[in-house]
Amino acid sequence: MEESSAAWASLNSGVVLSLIAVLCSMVWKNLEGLFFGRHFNRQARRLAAIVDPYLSVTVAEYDGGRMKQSDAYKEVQAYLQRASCDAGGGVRHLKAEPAKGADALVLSMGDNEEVADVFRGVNVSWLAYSKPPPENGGYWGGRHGQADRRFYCLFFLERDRDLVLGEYLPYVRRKGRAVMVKNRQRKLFTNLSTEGTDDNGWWCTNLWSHVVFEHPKTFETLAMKPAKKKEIMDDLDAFRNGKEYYARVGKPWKRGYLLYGPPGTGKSTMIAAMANYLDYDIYDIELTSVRTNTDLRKIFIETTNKSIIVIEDIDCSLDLTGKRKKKKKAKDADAAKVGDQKDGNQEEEEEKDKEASKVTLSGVLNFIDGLWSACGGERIIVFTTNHVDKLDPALIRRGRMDKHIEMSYCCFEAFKFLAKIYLSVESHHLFDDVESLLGEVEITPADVSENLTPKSDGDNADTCLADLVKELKRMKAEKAQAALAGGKEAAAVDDDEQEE
Ligand SMILES: Nc1ncnc2c1ncn2[C@@H]1O[C@H](COP(=O)(O)OP(=O)(O)OP(=O)(O)O)[C@@H](O)[C@H]1O
Ligand SMILES: [Mg+2]
Repeated sequence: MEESSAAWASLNSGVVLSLIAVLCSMVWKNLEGLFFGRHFNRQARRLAAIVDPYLSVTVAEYDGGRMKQSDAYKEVQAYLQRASCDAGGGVRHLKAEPAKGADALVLSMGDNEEVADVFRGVNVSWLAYSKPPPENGGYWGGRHGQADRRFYCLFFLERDRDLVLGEYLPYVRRKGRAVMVKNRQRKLFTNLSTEGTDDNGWWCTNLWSHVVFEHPKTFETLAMKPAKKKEIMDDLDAFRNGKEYYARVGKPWKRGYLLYGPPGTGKSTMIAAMANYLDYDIYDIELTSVRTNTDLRKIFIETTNKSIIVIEDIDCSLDLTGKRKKKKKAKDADAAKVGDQKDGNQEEEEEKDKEASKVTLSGVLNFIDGLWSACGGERIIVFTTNHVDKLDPALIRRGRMDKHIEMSYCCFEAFKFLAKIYLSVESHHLFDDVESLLGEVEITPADVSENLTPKSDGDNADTCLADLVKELKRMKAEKAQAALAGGKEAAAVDDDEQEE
């Protein structure tokens, strides 16, 4: 962005003239309304055009009834970051946000600041301003409460209209997007709503709270069968590059993954690896703290593109609703027996019940593939569960959960992978023992990793592998003992039945 002080001075005076002209035109308009006909309004416009040769384009943060921050606004904001920091840009008050890197800050222009820009020799000027929310202004009275409405206004000469509208504005959006990608810090969101300031320092109700996402797990350090890992990575690649495909077949650009398997088999770890691979944000939904289906929809709308929306332990989250109802029924039955007397505790519990989640299966189904789910696009939805058999088939059918991935106990291939990562060994005389024991007992990658982690300075590959073999033998003995006890119990039951 070049800077020209002469152009800047002329633009400044131009903006002042614009304001005068707007005032003139308002006076004219009122006069016209009171005394004259339409003809005079046209004259007033002509006069205003002579006094003020500047046109303007306003980019609003939220447009009309839109619930999401407008992309154009974010792109203009990002584009203007650099201009705002230029010494000659004329911006005196800047806003700062944390950026990539420990000490870095992203600076942008504050409210009521103006910045000049030059595009192919054409001078333009941007003004940042805000307006208070309307008194009873629909959506503004709701989600955003008292938040001001923010705008960027672009001023340019009428003779530059075609260049500015046809080329400069698309250029600003493109550049803005590039800046956003460069400054982007990946985030891990949780649906803990907070009153406070948003990313830009404005007061509002945030439906999501976030921290910077910095998980070290990648596919390079995730132990699983290589063929299965490649299949998942290929699937993610196809999704990431599938914009045109999804548009062509008329499907929303989203994909559902169901990760299932026992605890410690790497489901959460897989999500972190996916996010790192795709460079996406993660929205981790705690379903039990979402009160209603409508709230679920609202928090969905607030998610951004290029994100993974996660509901962990989906069976437990939905069961809670069921249990709550069951418990209440049982309690009501008890109350009926003792004469329907409500004590303080009961009232308190009923109050808690009211506050508890009322999200239903149909609410979740709608969330995954209802009409609202198509808003935005480029989103991956991941459910995890330890009990796939407990899930309602409707929830996990293809189309909702497109890819089902079983995360299983540690196989020999996964073990070798972990040994290489943790101990830097690719072969060892204890490998044979480990292989045969892994065929007999079920151990999670989490437990294998723990055994392969050196605990003291004296620990090395030999001691860690010996520890693992010892652990596997202990598990094998325990299994044999359990089988024996099970056998004896079954025999005892048989005897009892025969005696009867
Ligand atoms: N396949 C794997 N490769 C590498 N490390 C793994 C793998 N599986 C688990 N781990 C390690 O084990 C630990 C626990 O894994 P994780 O939390 O992903 O399990 P989970 O399947 O999500 O368990 P839960 O069902 O209890 O949530 C992690 O610290 C991770 O480093
Ligand atoms: Mg987990």
